[in-house]
Amino acid sequence: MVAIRALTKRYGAVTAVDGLDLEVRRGEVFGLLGPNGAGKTTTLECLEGLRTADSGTVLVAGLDPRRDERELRRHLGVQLQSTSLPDSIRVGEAIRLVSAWHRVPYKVGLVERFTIGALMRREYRQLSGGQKRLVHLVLALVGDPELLVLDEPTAGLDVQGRARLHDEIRSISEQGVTVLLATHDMAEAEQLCDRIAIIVRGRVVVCGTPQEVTAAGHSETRILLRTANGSLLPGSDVGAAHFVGAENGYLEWTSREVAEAVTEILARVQRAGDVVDDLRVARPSLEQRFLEVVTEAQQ
Ligand SMILES: Nc1ncnc2c1ncn2[C@@H]1O[C@H](COP(=O)(O)OP(=O)(O)OP(=O)(O)O)[C@@H](O)[C@H]1O
Repeated sequence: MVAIRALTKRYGAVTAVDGLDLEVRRGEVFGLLGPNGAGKTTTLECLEGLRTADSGTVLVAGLDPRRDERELRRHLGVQLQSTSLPDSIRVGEAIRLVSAWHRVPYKVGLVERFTIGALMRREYRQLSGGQKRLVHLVLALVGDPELLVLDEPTAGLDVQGRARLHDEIRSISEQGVTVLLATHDMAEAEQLCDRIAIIVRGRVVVCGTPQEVTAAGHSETRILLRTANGSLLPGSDVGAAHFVGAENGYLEWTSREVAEAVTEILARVQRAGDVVDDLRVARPSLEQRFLEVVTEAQQ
């Protein structure tokens, strides 16, 4: 759906995107992660046709966003920034306007599906942050896009608003729409994305499923155990589990072979005639891996 090769974009002396390669497959939810100023928005703007690359190629559904702008309109749905709509425009007017721009009829079904009927006569400025995001999503879907591009879709939303938007994005994806989103929210990337790319200084430094990216890190899984009788003496490695320490009644190990390590620990507990009181397995998080990757790439 998206093929970007050696994309470079400069703003004066600043190289925002520096030879970036990226491929987004049809039907997937793809997440762009990266620190502030890494070049995520610039990359999205190049594929939306809003910016011209200095070099490299960008293809969206086989089209060049600058050359084939009109044709691309039929394939692409872009979520507006909050400053893109005039304050006094009514939600219904905005939907009509965007429908006319796409040359498609006003879609009552879309309004019903997102249950925003009550907002139709409200002015944009009267909407809450969550309502604005929802309206932006509806506007991005008006043209029935094959590719939906979202830049930080849930930034600043409360837990409920974020969960609602996640559900909507999942259901959009289930209907076959490819979703490309930029986010700073690691949990969002883990929960929503089939694949992610971490961008640092205008380049993709890591790409894969969230599980692959996390598993490739240096961190090991933590295993914490509390038993009824405290039968396992502190200080011992158990099979594939490396003993770390004891705290608040818990023994802690780290391991890369989690299933093997836990099985061995539980077998020891049983042999000692003890009973498991609590067992916690904390896998390395995407956030930990993200920090590792960004720190390494910035050195
Ligand atoms: N219009 C512009 N004029 C000049 N420099 C810009 C412009 N837009 C972005 N930049 C610079 O380009 C670099 C990349 O910015 P970009 O907005 O693409 O990053 P980002 O990854 O989206 O960042 P954030 O996570 O903070 O939104 C930054 O150094 C930024 O200051």
